[in-house]
Amino acid sequence: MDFRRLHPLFRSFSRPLLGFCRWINIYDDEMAQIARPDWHLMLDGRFNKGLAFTIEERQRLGIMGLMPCSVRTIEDQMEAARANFDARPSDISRFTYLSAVHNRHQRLYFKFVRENIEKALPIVYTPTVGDVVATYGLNFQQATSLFISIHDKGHIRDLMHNWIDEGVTAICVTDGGRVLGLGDMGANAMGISLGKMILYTALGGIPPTALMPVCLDVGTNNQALLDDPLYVGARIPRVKGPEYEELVDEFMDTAVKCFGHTTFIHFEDFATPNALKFLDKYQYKYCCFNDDIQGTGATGLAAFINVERITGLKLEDTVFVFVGAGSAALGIANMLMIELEERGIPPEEATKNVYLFDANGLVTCESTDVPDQGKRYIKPMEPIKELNAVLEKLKPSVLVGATGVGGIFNEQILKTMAKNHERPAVFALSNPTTNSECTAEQAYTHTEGRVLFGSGSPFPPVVINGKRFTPAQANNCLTFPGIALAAICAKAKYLPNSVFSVVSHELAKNTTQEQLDAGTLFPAIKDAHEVAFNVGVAMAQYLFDNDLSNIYPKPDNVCEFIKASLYNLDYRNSMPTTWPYPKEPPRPKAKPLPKAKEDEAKK
Ligand SMILES: O=C([O-])CC(=O)C(=O)O
Ligand SMILES: [Mg+2]
Repeated sequence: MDFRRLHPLFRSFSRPLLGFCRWINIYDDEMAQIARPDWHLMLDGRFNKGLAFTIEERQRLGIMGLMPCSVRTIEDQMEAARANFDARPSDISRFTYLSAVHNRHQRLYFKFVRENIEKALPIVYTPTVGDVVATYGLNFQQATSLFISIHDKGHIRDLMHNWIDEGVTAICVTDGGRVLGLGDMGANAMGISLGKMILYTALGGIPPTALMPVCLDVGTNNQALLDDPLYVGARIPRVKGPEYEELVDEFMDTAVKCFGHTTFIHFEDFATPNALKFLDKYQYKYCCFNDDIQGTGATGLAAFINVERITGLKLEDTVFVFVGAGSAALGIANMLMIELEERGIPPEEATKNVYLFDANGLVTCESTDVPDQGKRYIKPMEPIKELNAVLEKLKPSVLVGATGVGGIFNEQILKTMAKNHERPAVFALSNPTTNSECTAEQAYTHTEGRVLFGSGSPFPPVVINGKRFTPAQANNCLTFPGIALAAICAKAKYLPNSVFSVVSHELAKNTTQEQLDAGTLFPAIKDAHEVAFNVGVAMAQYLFDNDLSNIYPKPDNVCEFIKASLYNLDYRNSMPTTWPYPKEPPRPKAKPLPKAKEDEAKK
């Protein structure tokens, strides 16, 4: 029962009632809560302020004495959090510390992550989130997310009704089919849904109460997880075919029935065939988005636009080799096609310089298992199995790695890129760090510092011959928070691909000339919140201008409109009201009647 909703009249009787119950010996814990209905606010991370509750608030809430008498400002609390974070001996323990803060004290958590984003991002997101996913069962403490298992088929609505916040406007859903470069992670994938939604608030400024991370637990084919006694998911082989697809259909249908047809539904880390299939099926039916295809696609195109700004070589004249033919490679290649089409290049011309290289070698007419979305890049040429031989033959100036295979861009590959071009561009997009195709250090070292480099996971700056290089993090975290912000604020109807072109151009524009001159392809992570806001405004403007929004009339000033919706990281002056009606103002006293009239009235 939610005691916040009790009528205040009832609450005012609660203390004498409690005394009476004690006297007749029927006092219990539940009654204690009735007597102090606001006490639980201290236990609810959405409202708790810890030592920042003022003395007046403590008195009002009946929590005086339940904490030491000091009153801290949020800055004092940030200081304490920083000291605690720095004192932890490992990344995973820093993650565990921050999760505890998240559970008990959300506003402080988000302020900490936002204001310390350079050191917090690698903890709440890639690469540490990879370890979090791998050890999810071992470290499980509390679920702040919704698990829907295959056994819940037909009853998803009941589960959604159990969700604590009613105003959900965005959902991040995974089925754990392919998490980062780690493969099938089953129900452990909840770690990635949560990590993405943390960035919705920390970077996108979207209120956390509007967010629902979801894991569709349909079993796993990961034998190590099935054998792990601490695994928390369904111990069955991954369900495929109609049963699986019906579950996803039911999930989509129920989500919009429970939370409204403009609910933004973000697909994350589904295995490539499923990711492609569901995007195709739902893109124009729901307000949905696939981060691995469209978020990574928009990020990749922004990188290419900046490579073009640096080298002067037009994208239409650039040779691209994509290594890996999964969601990321196909998503980026697709965004490149959209860009070239917008520049008036006919489709046959646009695909001419774009090559795919998968686990079986260069994708040619002899290749099998090429997904439909990759078929247009098939080349009528002799198959080549060796990546270096492909680079020698085709001489690409842009090499994109989205394979999940750590170290595949070895010294020879990087040296070939450097031999063929003055400023080769190399992207090692796979996550976490151990799955990265090469490290930043390897990329700069083997190209004499000439490479334009981007990586999915962060790498520290590299110094070669006294020159310092700052590698850019080419991760979809530079796009999805802004995309979500725009879709939610503008109540998008659906998201056609043209939306993501706008996102790419805005992201590219947010990279300064100074950064480009230093060979850095993206804005710095410390500015990621500002970037998310700018991306959100540009995309929302596009949605409003192209009849893709459900908001009428369109706001006069989109920037101010979005600003007004952002989550405030500072404490409010007073506690949220525990009863939905404001306190009535004191009633004015009745004016005394003039004497004569009073006498009249008596008569
Ligand atoms: O989560 C990340 O860091 C980027 C991403 O979507 C993936 O690698 O699947
Ligand atoms: Mg992903």
